[in-house]
Amino acid sequence: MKFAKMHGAGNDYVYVNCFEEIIDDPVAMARTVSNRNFGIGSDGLILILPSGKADVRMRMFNSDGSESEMCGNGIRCVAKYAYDHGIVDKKEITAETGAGILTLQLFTNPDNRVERVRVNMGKPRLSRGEIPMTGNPREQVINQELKILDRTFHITCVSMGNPHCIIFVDNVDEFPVAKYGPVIENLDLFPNRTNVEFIEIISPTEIKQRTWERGAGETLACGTGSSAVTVACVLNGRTEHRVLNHLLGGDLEMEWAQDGSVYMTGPAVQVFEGDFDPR
Ligand SMILES: N[C@@H](CCC[C@H](N)C(=O)O)C(=O)O
Repeated sequence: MKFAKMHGAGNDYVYVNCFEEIIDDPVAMARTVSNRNFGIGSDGLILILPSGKADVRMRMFNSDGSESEMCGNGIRCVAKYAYDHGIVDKKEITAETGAGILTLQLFTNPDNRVERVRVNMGKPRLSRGEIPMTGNPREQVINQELKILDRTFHITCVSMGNPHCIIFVDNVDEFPVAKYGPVIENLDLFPNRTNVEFIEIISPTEIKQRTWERGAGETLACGTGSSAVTVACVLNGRTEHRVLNHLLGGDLEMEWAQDGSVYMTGPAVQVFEGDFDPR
């Protein structure tokens, strides 16, 4: 199986061009390739597929094999792969995802390789029913108390096609993400589990994020998470609509725009290509 190893702000995946390759069991393949000791090593597996509705289609699998509706850092790398490998030959493309069809704008370097991508991540979904969360399906969860283990947090929950639970903390560098992240991920409150974002506000235009990802653990960045966080920051009166988000693996430029959509701009990097033959 030919693959490319790519990352967006350090959120790394194995990408397979399914215009050419066939993967019979992507769940098992995601677990195998993601293993950092016995596989290629990644946060998961992303398939780049033909689409009847858009220029390309993305399917993404976390390192535990679970499939997610959407991956923000992944979709930027899908766009880079598609342009750099000649699947598309234009700089504004569409991509079909589990969260709908998204539009992406590609920015190239002097060698005509994609370096940065701006993605219209779509409109946030705020009701419990859409996230999904248990309770009244029409209610929104903004700054609601959540008691777990030895702490009381205030959570805001947003879906960007996939679920996110956002918590503001004073010092994100020192926050024990691995202690609280998995407990929140697996609460009965979230029937499909959830991603968990821990956020420190630096100023009305700058924030810092660490992420506990559903199905993958702590990662260096999360694009859908960053989009959900941008919305949560505004809803809680913490920032303006446009913020620079510093994640462990790099920065993302975020905007919750007047048209109701969230826009994310960030890097897309190919690290290497290879052949995988698990014998
Ligand atoms: N890292 C991704 C999100 C990947 C999927 C997530 N773990 C989930 O299960 O929803 C991003 O950049 O958005």
